[in-house]
Amino acid sequence: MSRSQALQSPTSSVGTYPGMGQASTRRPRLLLMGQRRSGKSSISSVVFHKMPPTETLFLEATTRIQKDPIHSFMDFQVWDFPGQLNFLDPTFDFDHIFGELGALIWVIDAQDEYLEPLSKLHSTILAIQRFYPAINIEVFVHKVDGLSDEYKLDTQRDIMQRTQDELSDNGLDNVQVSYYLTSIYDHSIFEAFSKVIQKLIPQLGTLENLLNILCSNSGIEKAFLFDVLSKIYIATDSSPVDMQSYEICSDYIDVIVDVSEIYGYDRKPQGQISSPTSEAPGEAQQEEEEAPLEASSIIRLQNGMVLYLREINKYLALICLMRKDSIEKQGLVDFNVQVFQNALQQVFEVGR
Ligand SMILES: Nc1nc2c(ncn2[C@@H]2O[C@H](COP(=O)(O)OP(=O)(O)OP(=O)(O)O)[C@@H](O)[C@H]2O)c(=O)[nH]1
Repeated sequence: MSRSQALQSPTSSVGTYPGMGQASTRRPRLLLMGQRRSGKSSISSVVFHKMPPTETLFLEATTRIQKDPIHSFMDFQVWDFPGQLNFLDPTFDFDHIFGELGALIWVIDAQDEYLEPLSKLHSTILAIQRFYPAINIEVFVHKVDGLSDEYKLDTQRDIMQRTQDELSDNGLDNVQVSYYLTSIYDHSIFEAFSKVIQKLIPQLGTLENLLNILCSNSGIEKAFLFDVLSKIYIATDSSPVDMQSYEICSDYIDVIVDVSEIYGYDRKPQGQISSPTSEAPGEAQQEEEEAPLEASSIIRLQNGMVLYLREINKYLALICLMRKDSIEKQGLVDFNVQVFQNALQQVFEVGR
């Protein structure tokens, strides 16, 4: 069984939020563009199809636009463009490519000569800005593994400066372009995608507020709402994200998925999220039979911290990092997480 299939089984048969399904009808589009061999198909395969990074060495060149529908907490599409394609050619249907709200992800190979790809990025921004100003422009300065920290930052700074100069020369000072240092060999590509996707979630502010409230009322130091399949986090509380916390939470998902693959069992699909409080024992038993509880797990780390995971629905998991004295009041944490889960459901129902 493939990893992605397995993800769907043990942790997944709890119902999705109806509102999330509705949001999916908009299907934002992520366009992966950049020079040949810059790593576009590798990024898409590693993030969305769980391909081990070393296997990307055997990927063949993309010859046609690859349209990849991603079904998750929010359905979206990833379009992988062949590097040699000149989509600025007037014969291309510009509206078909850029007409849908989403993000343009421009991948630049930091280990290669980048002036030409950069000038193509500039022409693309100039071409789309006038007609599609709502598209987020995201630049991945990619393949930064193996480069020294100093070189990475210099490259990013140079790319930013050149782009800013070009936009200013063309009177586009206000265009927002975001830059990320990425590699498929570490968590940076997931972190970058998390930020790209978050910008496309209309309810992001509310999700962050809910996570802030959860953290402050439960002694949680950091909380992430993860999309389990891709390991992208769709929201976090407003304390700063440090890479180490993100990595450990992301690795925790792998552990849970691996354990679930071995010891998990198929659960009946569930329309509603179950209530944790049942009064009579008979009632509790009946409820358990009808509606299985969400998966949860706690790991105590050697450094005195605790990792707490709770499955939120078919696609999402909440992962929290807290000190061990906070988990001594586990009943309180469980209760607050349940309240958070119910609030999340309401947020997406309102979105509908
Ligand atoms: N070192 C390193 N190599 C990478 C990284 N990402 C991709 N590669 C390698 O770059 C090469 C090209 O990757 P592809 O994903 O095929 O590139 P592409 O942009 O889709 O290429 P076209 O289909 O020709 O447009 C492969 O050998 C990958 O293993 C990375 O983060 N670091």
